[in-house]
Amino acid sequence: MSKMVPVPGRGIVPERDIDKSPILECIDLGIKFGGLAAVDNFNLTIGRTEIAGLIGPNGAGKTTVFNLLTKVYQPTRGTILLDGMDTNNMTTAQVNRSGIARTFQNIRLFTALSVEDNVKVAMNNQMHYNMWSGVFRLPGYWKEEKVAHDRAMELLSFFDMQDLASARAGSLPYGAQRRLEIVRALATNPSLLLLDEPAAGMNPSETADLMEHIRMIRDTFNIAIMLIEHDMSLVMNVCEGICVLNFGHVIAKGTPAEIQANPTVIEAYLGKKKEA
Ligand SMILES: Nc1ncnc2c1ncn2[C@@H]1O[C@H](COP(=O)(O)OP(=O)(O)OP(=O)(O)O)[C@@H](O)[C@H]1O
Repeated sequence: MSKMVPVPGRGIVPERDIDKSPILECIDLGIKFGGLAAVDNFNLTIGRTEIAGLIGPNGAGKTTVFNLLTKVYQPTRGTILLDGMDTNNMTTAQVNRSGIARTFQNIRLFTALSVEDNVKVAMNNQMHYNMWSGVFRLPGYWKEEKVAHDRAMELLSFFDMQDLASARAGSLPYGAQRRLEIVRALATNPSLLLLDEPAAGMNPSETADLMEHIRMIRDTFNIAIMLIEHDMSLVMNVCEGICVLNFGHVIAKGTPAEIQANPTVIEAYLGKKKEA
């Protein structure tokens, strides 16, 4: 794990990313639902190949941050810079094409489609054949199909899932469906991968395997990963920088060791001790 180093005015990033511009900068980001500030004054910088964690008690605003980054919600205030580019007027699809992919807390696969087709659907934004090539199955179509098939198999093999390519996605065991969601997100060629509770519902050996894969994804694809997770062993083991939210506010940022020793974080999770 690379040492985290401070960047003036930007927080901390891994030392190996110090000379590269950050992949993500959130500046004074906020959103209100009615009177409730679900996220307020959110500032965060993520290094180009950082594995970052976003944690906090239930209802703290973590998924709302992901929804802001992916433009499911438009922020009430603040700025999101993706690779230095302001995403202010972008749609979810545009943000995805610009480099952000995500998985969801509740799995959202096309359960009736095959495993391979789930991955290929995600590659759609990279297909170039025109409608007529598709309708009449012209050579251009078959060429792109072959490229898509090869790429899908390559991505599936990353999780050792190539033999499941023709299985119906809905028939896979739960852990495999979660892995397929990650493969599908990778198929869009992201530079920032957002994982919302990737270990939810996994058994300990699946979680350990996932930890390895999260590091492998970063090393193989050279991308940044930001994850929301309640499993603290996963967070503390794989994340380099951690941001803690409580009631929509950032209450701490730091390395796993700093976060674990931070009294404000401990209080947010365990509740304030009553005075004797
Ligand atoms: N579309 C919405 N309309 C109104 N309130 C919302 C909406 N989305 C989220 N909220 C509220 O914003 C707050 C933050 O919710 P969010 O789902 O982001 O929390 P979370 O940290 O992801 O929680 P959990 O760990 O339980 O998933 C909550 O009070 C929630 O009720």
